[in-house]
Amino acid sequence: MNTPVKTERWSGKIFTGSWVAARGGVAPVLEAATGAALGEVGVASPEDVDAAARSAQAAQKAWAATPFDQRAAIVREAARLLKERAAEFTQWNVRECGSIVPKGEWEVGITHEQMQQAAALAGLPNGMMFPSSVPGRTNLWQRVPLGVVGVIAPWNFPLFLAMRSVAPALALGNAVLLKPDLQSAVTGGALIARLFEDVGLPPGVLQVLPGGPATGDAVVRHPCVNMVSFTGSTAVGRQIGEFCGRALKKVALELGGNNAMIVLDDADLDGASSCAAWGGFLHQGQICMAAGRHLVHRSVADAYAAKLVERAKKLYVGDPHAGPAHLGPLINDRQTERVHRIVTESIAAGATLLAGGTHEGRFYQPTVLSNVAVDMPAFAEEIFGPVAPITVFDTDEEAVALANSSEYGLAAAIHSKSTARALRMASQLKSGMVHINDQPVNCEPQVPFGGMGASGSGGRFGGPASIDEFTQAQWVSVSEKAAQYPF
Ligand SMILES: NC(=O)C1=CN([C@@H]2O[C@H](COP(=O)(O)OP(=O)(O)OC[C@H]3O[C@@H](n4cnc5c(N)ncnc54)[C@H](O)[C@@H]3O)[C@@H](O)[C@H]2O)C=CC1
Ligand SMILES: O=Cc1ccc(S(=O)(=O)O)cc1
Repeated sequence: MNTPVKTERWSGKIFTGSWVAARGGVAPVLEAATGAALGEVGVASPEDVDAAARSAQAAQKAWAATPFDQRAAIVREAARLLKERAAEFTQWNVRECGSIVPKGEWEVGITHEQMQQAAALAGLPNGMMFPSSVPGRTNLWQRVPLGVVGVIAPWNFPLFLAMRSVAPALALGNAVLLKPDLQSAVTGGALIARLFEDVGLPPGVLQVLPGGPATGDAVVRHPCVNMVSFTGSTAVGRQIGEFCGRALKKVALELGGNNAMIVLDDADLDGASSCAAWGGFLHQGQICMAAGRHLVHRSVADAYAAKLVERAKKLYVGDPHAGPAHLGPLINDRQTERVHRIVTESIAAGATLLAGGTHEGRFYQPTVLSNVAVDMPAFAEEIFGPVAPITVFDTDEEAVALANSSEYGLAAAIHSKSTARALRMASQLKSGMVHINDQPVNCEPQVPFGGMGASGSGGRFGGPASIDEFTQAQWVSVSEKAAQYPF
């Protein structure tokens, strides 16, 4: 793939059950590392969204009535095809999103696993029976589909973060409008549409509508869209949440994080520094669960910093399409400028630069900062770059207070040789996910995933939680004969 792709069926199109020209025109597909044009996708206009939402609403009725095993079989077959096409997905993930090859391969693997589990949801018990105080009456309480689910996905893990909503929503009988980010519209959009097209999903049940904020906004506001599942920034999530609150529309928001990696005085520092490098620098730190604040006991802070610096300096940053690299490019120039601003402002405010702090274009060196205080941007802001800011503490209580001082509450890690001490601390953290003797970037699709505070709206993805997210409850009572009332 060295010349722009024009021959693919998705080229310059959107997917509405077939590939059609978009009224919003086309957008280039750009290589994150070089800026080279790789192809083009269609941009869905608000009129396209309107037509898609209406046809999705119509298609959903027959899809919900399709026997559960047939719905599950389609999702399972799409998962099988994903595995067959793993190399193609990974290649696009590398070029379009700046992922290193192992990250792209890992994303295919976890998405495959997640799709298998989503397919299985369709066959789980879908309700309960409750006793009735009325003689001769039976109370059924059942989960039914929502209708049309709008999925708005980001560019950092575009395949997985789209599919963790798309697959369970489809398996449970909903239609889906997927709006990928334009920076990942092939990996997280066109290739997903093609998977489901090729396994025979009925037309209209999944539609893929690439675009920017205007397209996303049209999906959120459309009256035929019954639920919005959004993964992205807290700023945009708040806007979507506000609208959905007013419109009384179900919404799932998975937002940012500024995740604490806490290292206690009795930690294994070799293990902790390995976790820190992985959790801080993987995918250039562009992960909401990334270790964004390293809170380290004063007595081990110098040793921890030295070990982390040693690891950081061994990492190779380069174009992952050109050859093996540990870190690829940041997604765009705006994000690069933002990361560098946070680093330089923090140094100007008194932080010590121990490694990195420089970049060539979008290639940012893994960076370690010590003496980071709570009022510096490197502590206070979600960086979304390969930066490890270290802040010291003296007591467990202080560590908990520092960790909880962020409005976010997505993920955290605690390193200690005492499981009891770490568990005690975990229960005091305002964090949706806590990993003891590991790092915060963890995801197992069978375990409900999600954040507290400004990291989300409280819903969870994965395992049985996906049933709660992508269905709604209905009470049906059945009486043996017509009830008689006083009038
Ligand atoms: N939770 C996560 O996985 C992610 C979090 N982020 C955070 O967001 C920051 C900025 O990244 P962006 O790509 O600008 O995130 P973003 O929140 O602007 O974009 C995420 C998705 O929302 C769509 N979108 C943007 N504005 C919208 C609107 N008004 N209505 C509906 N949809 C809209 C985008 O097109 C994209 O598909 C990052 O620095 C990071 O802090 C970014 C990507 C993923
Ligand atoms: O496991 C994959 C995964 C899950 C979530 C995120 S993010 O925190 O939303 O960035 C990334 C990858």
